[in-house]
Amino acid sequence: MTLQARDIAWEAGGQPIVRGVTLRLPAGRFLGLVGPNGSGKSSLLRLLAGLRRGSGGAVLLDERPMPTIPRREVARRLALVEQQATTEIAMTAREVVALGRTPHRGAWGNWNATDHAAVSNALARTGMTGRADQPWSTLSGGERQRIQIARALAQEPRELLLDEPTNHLDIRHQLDLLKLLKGLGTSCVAALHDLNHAVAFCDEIAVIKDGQLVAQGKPGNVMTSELIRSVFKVAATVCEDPVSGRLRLDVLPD
Ligand SMILES: Nc1ncnc2c1ncn2[C@@H]1O[C@H](COP(=O)(O)OP(=O)(O)OP(=O)(O)O)[C@@H](O)[C@H]1O
Repeated sequence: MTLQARDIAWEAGGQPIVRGVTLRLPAGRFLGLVGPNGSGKSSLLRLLAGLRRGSGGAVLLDERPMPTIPRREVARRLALVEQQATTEIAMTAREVVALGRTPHRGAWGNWNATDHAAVSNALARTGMTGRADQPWSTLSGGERQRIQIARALAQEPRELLLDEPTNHLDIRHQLDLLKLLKGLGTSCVAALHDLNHAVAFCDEIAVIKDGQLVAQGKPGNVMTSELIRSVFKVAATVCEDPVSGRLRLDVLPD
């Protein structure tokens, strides 16, 4: 067990947004977080990352309450890739990825071979080596997304949290990213809107509706037609694809 939420709650503007969620991130596995717009996925990810304090319940990292763990220790092992910010920064793509090494270096720490290798490796894994020296401001939306993911990989986290990481990516890069996340061996949780991607790639799925966790478990057990109808308000079938052997979800026309 690495990261878990126990009965976590969070309110904003006097409204409950996350309501008593108990969720565990299985060690070394890929957990998909799905739910309709506004159901609380981003809010929950920020709580899990320790960026926000809940109004009730607790977030635990290796059974330790998050607020009791030194910020630097959290930064060394946990990375969050949020939905893209539009900030213009005067840095190259490589310099943005290098920011991922900050928690591993002392205040005046020099770059060492491990830092260089982590940055190069992260650029290679996201297919961004060829863009490394390009200014951030000139990168396309999909390239920026991949650089933000590379920054998180350069951090070499044990827990990786991503908010809609496939946004802005074309279909080839979406599949490459999902395969990468599945194969990382890092405990990984990603908010995903594409339910087909979630059932095909995730080891487990957590479903959130109106700020509450309604199910968590293996995709085939969780993503039933009944659950999809009740949470997403669409009729769908879920079956094993005879060619790929992966689960496939078909949304039926109204
Ligand atoms: N700071 C805030 N103040 C008031 N309301 C907020 C605040 N942050 C989030 N909310 C509200 O909480 C709800 C959940 O938002 P959140 O971004 O967590 O949902 P989400 O599931 O990630 O949505 P989406 O799929 O659309 O990205 C939304 O209704 C949102 O408007």
